[in-house]
Amino acid sequence: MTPILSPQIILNIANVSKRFGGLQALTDVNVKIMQGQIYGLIGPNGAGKTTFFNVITGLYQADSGSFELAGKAYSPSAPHLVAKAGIARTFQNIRLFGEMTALENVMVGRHVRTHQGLFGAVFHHKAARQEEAAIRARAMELLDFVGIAQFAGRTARHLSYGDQRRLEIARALATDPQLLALDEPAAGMNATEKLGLRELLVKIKAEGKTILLIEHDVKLVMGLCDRITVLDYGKPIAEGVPADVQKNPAVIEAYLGGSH
Ligand SMILES: Nc1ncnc2c1ncn2[C@@H]1O[C@H](COP(=O)(O)OP(=O)(O)OP(=O)(O)O)[C@@H](O)[C@H]1O
Repeated sequence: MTPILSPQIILNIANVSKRFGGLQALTDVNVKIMQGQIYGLIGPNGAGKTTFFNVITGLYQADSGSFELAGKAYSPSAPHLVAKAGIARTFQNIRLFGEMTALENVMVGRHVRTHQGLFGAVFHHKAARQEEAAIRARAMELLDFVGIAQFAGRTARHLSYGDQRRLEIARALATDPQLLALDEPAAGMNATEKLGLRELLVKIKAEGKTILLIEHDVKLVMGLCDRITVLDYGKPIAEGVPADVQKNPAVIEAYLGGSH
């Protein structure tokens, strides 16, 4: 008989707090994300969503809290160590290497997981060449997966906005993350691009990947996420499945109450 395995907890964040001077940006935030979920983090402007992202990915140091990725404690002390531990992220404002090609951008992401690292790649050590070919092939696969293989040789800054977002996601996927953390991926997208993004996220989930999503587009979040945490003034005010969160009076008040 095959044992029934309970799904693994990919991200387990407990009691995270962060203060900026006199401003308590996060207060005792807990987030538990299971393998294969799309998990949404929403809240009005200034609620602390980006701060939470920055804390779990090592850009800001938390004042307190515990951090576990796939069952192992990790210390979000520096972004490159967090990437190595297995969290890949994208940014609210796209951060690509604009003068590099789409393919090169993804290859850079892949180097997080290789033996030679960027140094070997840049200086073309003999030992690096074979690995380089594998990295290139994998990067091409990922460009194809996100739907922009035809633009592999185009410089990133010459891609359309929607395709730049896809490229960022491909670059993040290139690190083989345990968790893909997307900071407002639909920001600035038109309706067609949003539809395309939605399809892409469903496709990534179908591959068994786990996604943490910050998003302002509540409709997109409600339709896509398995579970959601709502922050307001840095505090979690609701957690649960979209249908319940949507009906929660505290959530309705936070969004419509005019306090923001
Ligand atoms: N580096 C910082 N220094 C001081 N205050 C900060 C810093 N970063 C964020 N804040 C403050 O912390 C609070 C939470 O900001 P944060 O950007 O995390 O919110 P958010 O939910 O991501 O908002 P938005 O939806 O507008 O992006 C805000 O009051 C913001 O002004």
